[in-house]
Amino acid sequence: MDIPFTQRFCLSDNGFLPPNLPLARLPDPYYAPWESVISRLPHLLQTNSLRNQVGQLPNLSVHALRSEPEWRRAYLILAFLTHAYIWGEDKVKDVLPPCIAVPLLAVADHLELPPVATYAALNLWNFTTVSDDGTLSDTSIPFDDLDRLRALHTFTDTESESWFYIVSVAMECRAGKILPVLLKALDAAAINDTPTVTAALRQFIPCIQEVGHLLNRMHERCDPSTFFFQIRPYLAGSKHMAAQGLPNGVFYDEGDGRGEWRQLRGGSNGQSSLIQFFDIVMGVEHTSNGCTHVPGDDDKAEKTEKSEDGFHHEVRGYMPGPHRRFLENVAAMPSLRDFVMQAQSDAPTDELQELSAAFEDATKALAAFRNKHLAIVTRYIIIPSRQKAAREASNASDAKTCPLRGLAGNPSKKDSAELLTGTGGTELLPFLKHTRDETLQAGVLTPPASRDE
Ligand code: HEM
Repeated sequence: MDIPFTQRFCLSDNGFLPPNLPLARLPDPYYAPWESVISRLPHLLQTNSLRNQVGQLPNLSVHALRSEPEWRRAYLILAFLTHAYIWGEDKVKDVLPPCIAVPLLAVADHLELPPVATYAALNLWNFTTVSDDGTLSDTSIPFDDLDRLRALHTFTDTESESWFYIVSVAMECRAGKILPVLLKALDAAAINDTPTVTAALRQFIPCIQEVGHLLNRMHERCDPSTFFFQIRPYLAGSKHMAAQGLPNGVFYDEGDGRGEWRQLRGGSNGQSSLIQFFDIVMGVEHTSNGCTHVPGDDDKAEKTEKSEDGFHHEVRGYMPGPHRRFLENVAAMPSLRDFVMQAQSDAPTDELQELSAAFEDATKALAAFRNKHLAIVTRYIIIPSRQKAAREASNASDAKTCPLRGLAGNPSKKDSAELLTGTGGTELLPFLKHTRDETLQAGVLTPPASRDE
């Protein structure tokens, strides 16, 4: 696999991150009004004046965006403003005004992304580096030096939020080094070069362990309560959000009577191309659609659907176009699992045994990464959501003495179960356990015994 192959899909030495630091400001003064609002975003949100400021924005067009980094920065700004506008004050807003909707639709179209805050806006293109003396944008600092990364923008101006975004940046960068190794392994598999495939799998294991170590560092500076109660509400999308006041999604008002209702997932690390790349190379198949089910309707909860309808397939639509096409290209090649299974049918040799052992260990390492992620989700979502449900239940029982509050106050079983969904509306723990088990399943190399035997 040659270097231009990865460049064609906008990959860099940093993997799915850009080769250089994302722009911290749009250079053309024409965009000063956008820069002015985004630079004050947390303050405007704290003072409930963001919608008022957006109301004063001129209708700017995208004609003055010149380079890809500029398009990305424009997307980041408008995606942040969109979520701030929708969720930023007590009452949710279901109409996005033309001054945001029109340019956002144009930049999203250019980048082949949906017009919402995706992982690309929040993480991939939203960071800078800080040197020891406090200088920003120090280009000598590698993007996996977590202690010297900062998010360019947050909703809350909290360290927790910045850390939440940049942990992913460091992980993407650290794993970027293994991308060419795995691509070479796919090439090697095509010409039956078993030692190269085995060596690549052996290299993959410490890499995914290091990435898991970075993921575990989430606990250092991202506080679970701050994440759950302050940050996460801003990341919510407009899909499955009827209970939160968006029964039809959000209307993107394009002015002059034009516009469209849209229902889109919120921003999620699940939109990272990296883990999907590992799955594709390893031949891990995901079948779960992770959909929210109506509590009590357990048949639907158990039901899994074909991967084309599933979560992993759907979120590819939330990745930048070139990254999505990269995954599609890699998925069109036989996976390393296909190669290992094929090799199983040959006479066993030491070389083949080493290959199988390396493959099994690699899938176990990927499953171990998913276990770490499960622990994170439990700490950052499941536990705080249960605390919230318990608090609401106790408020509701207090309210029984008050006939008026009692009418609306009792959180139903449905309400508390819905708290345990992802930002994109996925039913969390069963879904994440399923993805972990599917990873382990890929490492089971014995063909299923025939029924006749
Ligand atoms: C506080 C930190 C984190 C929380 C609370 C969290 C939460 C979640 C949630 C709720 C989902 C379900 C899908 C959805 O609703 O969109 C999910 C999926 C996922 N997350 Fe995270 N996440 C965190 C950090 C990360 C990081 C840093 C990564 C690495 C890039 C990551 C990778 C994934 C992946 C790949 C999925 C898809 C499921 C899978 O393939 O196993 N997450 N996460």
